Amino acid sequence: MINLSHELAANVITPRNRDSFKGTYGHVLIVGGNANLGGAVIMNAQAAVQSGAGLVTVATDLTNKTAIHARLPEVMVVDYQSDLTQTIKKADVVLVGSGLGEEIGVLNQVLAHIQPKQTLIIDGSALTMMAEQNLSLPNAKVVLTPHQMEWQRFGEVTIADQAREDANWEALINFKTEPILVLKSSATQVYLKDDMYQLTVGGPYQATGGMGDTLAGMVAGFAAQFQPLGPAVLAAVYCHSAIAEDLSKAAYVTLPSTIAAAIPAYMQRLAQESISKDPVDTKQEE
Ligand SMILES: NC(=O)C1=CN([C@@H]2O[C@H](COP(=O)(O)OP(=O)(O)OC[C@H]3O[C@@H](n4cnc5c(N)ncnc54)[C@H](O)[C@@H]3O)[C@@H](O)[C@H]2O)[C@@H](O)CC1
Ligand SMILES: Nc1ncnc2c1ncn2[C@@H]1O[C@H](COP(=O)(O)OP(=O)(O)O)[C@@H](O)[C@H]1O
Ligand SMILES: [Mg+2]
Repeated sequence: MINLSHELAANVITPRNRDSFKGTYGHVLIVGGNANLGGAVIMNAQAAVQSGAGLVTVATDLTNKTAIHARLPEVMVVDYQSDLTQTIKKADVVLVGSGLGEEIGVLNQVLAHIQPKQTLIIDGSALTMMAEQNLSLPNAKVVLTPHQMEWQRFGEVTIADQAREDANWEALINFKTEPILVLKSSATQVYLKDDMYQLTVGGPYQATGGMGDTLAGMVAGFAAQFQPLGPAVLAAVYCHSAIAEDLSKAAYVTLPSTIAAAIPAYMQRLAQESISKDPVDTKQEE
């Protein structure tokens, strides 16, 4: 077990290359938000944009289009019922499931068209539908972001057993494509290759709807611009809760949109640290 540390995130978030453009920082496609749950994709997208993804497209129920554009002019919007296949082709990272409800046809399109070189983050309703329909993971670089109930449904590990690292590894071995697992709770764990990483920042001020949608958007934004994928996911998980912990010094609850708004300043602090630090120091624990 390894603690998710500030150093680990600072090693991922380095200053940007002057000679770069939006294409350098990846194209995120967010697929979710049925007619009642459009807020979920707004929170995904706000987090992905504020994390620095080069381009962000939302494929959603079209009733959400005006609200998304009003909140996030940086984001492109397409109809998930008609424009999904060609939009998936243009993406580096696809995030599916937040607020998707029971739109199984949309989920099936994503699973059928995702390519092995693409990163696929599977969240929320997508995990619940995959469990109900017994769907397999596609051949892609997969990141799963379940909360405890979603992991009980999809990984078939009871919430009580999820405290046991070996029970979660046993469930992960059944998946052929070696997904990264972000198992969210008040003590979030990340399973990556042969290691389990434990989150030690964050707290109950985060217990509000949309907090996971924001995390999923951050994971997508970080995965789009920082390679390799594993450390990018770890850095996103750490920063999401570290920002919340910072905000909680002056706030009883830390709203998802407030966390998202604080991402660029937090990332800039980490990027500045990564230049001022001696390379030997960055390897030491906090
Ligand atoms: N504004 C929005 O549009 C929002 C949309 N949301 C979307 O709504 C869909 C349904 O998600 P829900 O998670 O609400 O519903 P679920 O039915 O998937 O999960 C909630 C159930 O899990 C149980 N549970 C046990 N341990 C838990 C844990 N550690 N964290 C959370 N729940 C735990 C709860 O008691 C509850 O019975 C998802 O697609 C999600 O992305 C939510 O994010 C809320 C906000
Ligand atoms: N008591 C808590 N302490 C720390 N983190 C918490 C706590 N409660 C919730 N969280 C975090 O909030 C997020 C909730 O995710 P999720 O349930 O998927 O939210 P939603 O689907 O509403 O967006 C996770 O990242 C989880 O770790
Ligand atoms: Mg969720």
